[in-house]
Amino acid sequence: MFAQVIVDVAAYPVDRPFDYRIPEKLATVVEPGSRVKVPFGPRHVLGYVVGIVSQTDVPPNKIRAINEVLDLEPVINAELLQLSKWLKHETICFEIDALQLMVPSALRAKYEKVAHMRVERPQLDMRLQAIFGTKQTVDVKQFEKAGVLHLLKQAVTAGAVELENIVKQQGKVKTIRMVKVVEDVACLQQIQAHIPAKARKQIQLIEWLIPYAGETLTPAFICDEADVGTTVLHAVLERGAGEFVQQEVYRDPFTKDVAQTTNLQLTDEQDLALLAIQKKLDQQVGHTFLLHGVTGSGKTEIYLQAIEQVLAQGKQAMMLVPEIALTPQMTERFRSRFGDAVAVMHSGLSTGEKYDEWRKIQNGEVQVVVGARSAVFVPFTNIGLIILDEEHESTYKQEDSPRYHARDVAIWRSQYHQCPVILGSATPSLESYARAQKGVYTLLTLSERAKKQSLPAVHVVDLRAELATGNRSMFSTALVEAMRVRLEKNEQIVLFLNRRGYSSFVLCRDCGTVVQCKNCDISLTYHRHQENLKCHYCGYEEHVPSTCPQCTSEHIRYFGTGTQKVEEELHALFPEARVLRMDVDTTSKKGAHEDILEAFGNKEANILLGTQMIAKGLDFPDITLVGVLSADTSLHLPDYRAAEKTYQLLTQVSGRAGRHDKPGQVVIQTYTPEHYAIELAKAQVYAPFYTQEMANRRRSGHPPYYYIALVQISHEDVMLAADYAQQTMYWLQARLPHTVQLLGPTAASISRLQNRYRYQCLIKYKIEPSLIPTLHALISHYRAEWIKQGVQLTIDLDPSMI
Ligand SMILES: Nc1ncnc2c1ncn2[C@@H]1O[C@H](COP(=O)(O)OP(=O)(O)OP(=O)(O)O)[C@@H](O)[C@H]1O
Ligand SMILES: [Zn+2]
Ligand SMILES: [Zn+2]
Repeated sequence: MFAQVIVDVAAYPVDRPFDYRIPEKLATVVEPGSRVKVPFGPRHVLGYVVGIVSQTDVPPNKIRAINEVLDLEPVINAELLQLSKWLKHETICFEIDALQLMVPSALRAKYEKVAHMRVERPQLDMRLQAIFGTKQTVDVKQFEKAGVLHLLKQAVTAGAVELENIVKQQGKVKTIRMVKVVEDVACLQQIQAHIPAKARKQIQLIEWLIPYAGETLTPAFICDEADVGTTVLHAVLERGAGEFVQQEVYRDPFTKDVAQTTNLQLTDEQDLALLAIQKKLDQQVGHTFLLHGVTGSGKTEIYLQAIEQVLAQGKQAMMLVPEIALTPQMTERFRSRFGDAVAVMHSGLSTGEKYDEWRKIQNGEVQVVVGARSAVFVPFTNIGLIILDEEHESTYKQEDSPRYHARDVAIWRSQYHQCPVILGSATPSLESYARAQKGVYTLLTLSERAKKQSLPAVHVVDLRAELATGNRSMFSTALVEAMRVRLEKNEQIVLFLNRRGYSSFVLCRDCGTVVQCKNCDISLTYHRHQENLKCHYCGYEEHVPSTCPQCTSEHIRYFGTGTQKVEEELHALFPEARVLRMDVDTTSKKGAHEDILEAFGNKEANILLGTQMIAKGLDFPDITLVGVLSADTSLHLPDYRAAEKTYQLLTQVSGRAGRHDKPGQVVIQTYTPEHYAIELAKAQVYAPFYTQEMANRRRSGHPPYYYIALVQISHEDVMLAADYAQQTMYWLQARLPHTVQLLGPTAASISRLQNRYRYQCLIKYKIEPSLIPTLHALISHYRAEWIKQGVQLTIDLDPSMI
């Protein structure tokens, strides 16, 4: 028998299965989905078995055998093997990269280079001898640390030392030492009879152990409860009353206990939505719902009650949330309802914790997973429901290969398992809402907040007018006044600094104008070095104007502020206010998010100042004011989704105010109050925004009317990068039908990254079955030459940022 193995080497020439002979003794162990160690060229690498066949084209004298199987049970099941094939095809990635998504990082290969001594010790250089010590084999890192790599290399050339790559089996299972008491009570009694009377404590311990015959207990428990010391325990075990055993345990990612909660009485709207979902749960069909509920409408309660039914059917449920900022509050709500049936999966966990959560899922010990994007791949085998909360969030799209969208994967799995998917949001993505309009998804609507509270009152402050009155600070008079009132009443304030991505633009502070591309409907990006403005869609560029093209003001300049600067100004304004800052700087430490939110929840601060991280998910009763320092930043991103993202952000962050009993207020500061995204976020209505934005997309030929694919070429040499991008463009032009539009090549929005120049071509198309095959063909046509020339290519179908 032969195993088809995808090896752990991400490169085009090896992106296919290789055949290996399965040695006799492993015949029953190797299965599709097993990890194996195989020889590959001169090395050993890890690989995944993707198939077992009885014949191979590899000649008998060439075929090599599997060295080792790393798992007794396959780590990737049949469904996930099929899913990785689909990902490879749809997202155009290496199969190995797709397979790696299916296992926790602890099970991915780690390689270690070791040096073997091949001669008698005295024949080696003294310094090498010192490092080998008494050992024959030593990690190469030791030589590196000692600064003698050059000596090691000489020894290797001379044949005195041999180097080897070792595949490290990671995924350490945590064990603890336990005591297993013998099963036979008579045996215990016999031991007791033989203990000398003066060893009173030992007799006492045996007495205590008798009711526990056959059980496994922790040493601490025994010593505490039986009131004996460890020496007594050891003595009794020596006499044969039991033995020490190692028992596997899970690392516990939960630091707090949570109180149990029960179902809330649903509102009529919640009830209707839940009924529709329950109907599909009963029918057991793959079906997608879009749950559009205003902020604070109680979407989570619907998720919880739907999951309850899934569990009652004996099935499993997946709850995806966009990022870790959301997870602590969210997991708590889930654990308070489903207790130990819940596993969590997010980037805040250690490798070991992630591995343990994954094993609980693999072993069928939990039925609910709450997790970020990658949790969409958990190895549940009987899925009853998949939920994507905040479905519009761009973090659901992975930016590196495999460039998948969790929504697509969720829907694929729902088809496989014939179960419903719920996409939930207060501000659905245009794509999803359009699908719901067409009837591809079923739309469920919650138009009111759960406790019938009104949505907060929103005030828009025109920063141009503010400037005209001589106020040059980041805080408008209205915002300062609103904050003063909250601080007096000891209510809480959320201040949101809208900073997204790396982009910057040039804005006129008098009239709010941001220079746009003449060809595309997007803002031009400011490049400090050349002092010019560029369009990353079509390549148009111009010099930074010295006066505003609209109003001829000279107050036209680069725009952007950091949270730190805001904090300083805040202290100057309100020296007595306690401020918590939440941004990338203050949250880099593990658990920092959680700590900041907890402190704010405990009212240890009056003001929470932060970036995108604080826009969603917060549910605190005392937040009555939300201030948006500048709505413009995201509005002028060089991105066709800029207006949509701004609308979503403003609506989400506004939704943090007044969720409970106290009414909320929102102050949005902007240089462009007349922009529809801001006006409609102020009005807090979705449908008009959708209509207007769809009209714009149709006019400018952007998604969801067209699909977009992005082909990026990079090289250290700027001319070569441009040349190859041009070549790629010609090649595609010659093969794709005329209905497909090709734009570019242009410099990418980050035109140079890690010393590589990046050029891109944009492909716009309707439905084009030939596109993916053509892109695959492009790769096979050029790959040999590209590898030789050091060209790198990435393809992103449906890029979230261009
Ligand atoms: N039927 C109900 N009766 C009473 N309170 C409810 C009900 N449903 C939800 N709530 C409460 O209303 C508040 C808002 O609910 P939830 O956080 O689920 O809203 P959401 O729709 O997810 O909001 P967002 O999109 O803004 O995060 C919560 O405090 C929740 O406990
Ligand atoms: Zn102007
Ligand atoms: Zn343009």
